[in-house]
Amino acid sequence: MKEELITKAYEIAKERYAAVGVDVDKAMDTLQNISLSLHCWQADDVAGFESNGSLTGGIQATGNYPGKARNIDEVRQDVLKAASYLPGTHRLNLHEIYGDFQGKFVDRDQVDASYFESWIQWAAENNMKLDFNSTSFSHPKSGNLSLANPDKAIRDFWVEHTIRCRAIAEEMGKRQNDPCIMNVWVHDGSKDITVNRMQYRELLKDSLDRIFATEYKNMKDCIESKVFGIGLESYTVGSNDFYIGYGVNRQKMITLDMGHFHPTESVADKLSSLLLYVPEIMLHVSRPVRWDSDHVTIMNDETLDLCQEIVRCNALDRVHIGLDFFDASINRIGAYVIGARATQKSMLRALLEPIAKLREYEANNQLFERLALLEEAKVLPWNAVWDMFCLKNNVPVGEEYIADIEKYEADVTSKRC
Ligand SMILES: C[C@H](O)[C@H](O)[C@@H](O)C(=O)CO
Ligand SMILES: [Mn+2]
Repeated sequence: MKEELITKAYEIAKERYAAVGVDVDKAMDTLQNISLSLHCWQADDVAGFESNGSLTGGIQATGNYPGKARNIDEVRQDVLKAASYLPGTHRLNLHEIYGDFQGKFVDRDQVDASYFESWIQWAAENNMKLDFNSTSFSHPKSGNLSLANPDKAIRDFWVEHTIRCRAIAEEMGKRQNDPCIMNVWVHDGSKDITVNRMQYRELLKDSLDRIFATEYKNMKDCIESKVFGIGLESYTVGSNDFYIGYGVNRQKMITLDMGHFHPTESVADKLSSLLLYVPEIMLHVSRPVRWDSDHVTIMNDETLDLCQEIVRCNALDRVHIGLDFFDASINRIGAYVIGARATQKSMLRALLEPIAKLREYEANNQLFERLALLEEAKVLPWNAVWDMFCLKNNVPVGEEYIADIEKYEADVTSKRC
């Protein structure tokens, strides 16, 4: 019966969209091939498996909701559980501190691909491809400066770490027969006024050049800027200008994190400019609330605008969509599912936009008509297409997953102490 209703609503939606020149089946086929890169760190509040030290580097996971994953098996179990509620096939984005260290302390300048062998196998078994991140935070040598540290020994330590991470990403990419995207984000900055802005940026540039000296075939680099970290409010070495300059000059992928810009800046607006100058873009889809708070992504204007711009720029093959939020105040599997499905819904809405008609109006200077259709497009029955997409993919339709996640909490995560 439910299936019948979903099908009926879908058929009506199909006709309605056809009237404005949109092919819903084509939109669903396109969405089927868009993989999100799920961030492993939502499962355990960015703790990782290295030590029990606290989270540093100007980032914070706030909240104390019970049941977070405590070890590699639990992270894997929770990620698979979350992925089971998502239509399509998705990737997993690992941070270096999530290596399979088997209880041994492996310092960051000693890590190698052997500590990720079980991840590579697990990912293949579960039809997930891997992405990767070096980790410069939550370590005794993190301090306020890592790759931009004037102390050569500390700087060399982090250069070595990041070089090793690239080799790990290369191995992941080779084994999965698809490039592993490796993100470099460092927290480097200053709490108070610095009189050495230039010096730190020169050092960061030099460190990056050393790190990227080796050319690889199976991994791709991306570099992520930020406005400021907590405790590092006055200056960020890796600012947006710094990384755009570096990325354009060295043809590296730029990572745009939605929480890493001034609150009134539009991240969506940046895509069309950057795509003219860098080969590809990585997104960290997030929801900043007043600051880079990493709230769970929802289908708000920012997420919709971003997805619309990817589609309007015809850049689905050049923009990679990663998630980056870590809310420790609600059920963590639920957080994954809400954020990932919100991103997919936004992408579907973008794919269903009557873009040909809108562009025709714009070309003819029919500006009332353009604005009217933009408004009316907001209430076209995209949700009927989404329900059909979920049904086809054999994942819960609508709010059905809520009870299921509650059950997983009762049976599994609530038993973790
Ligand atoms: C844990 C990640 O590296 C981190 O979220 C980074 O991508 C970031 O956005 C820091 O604010
Ligand atoms: Mn990020």
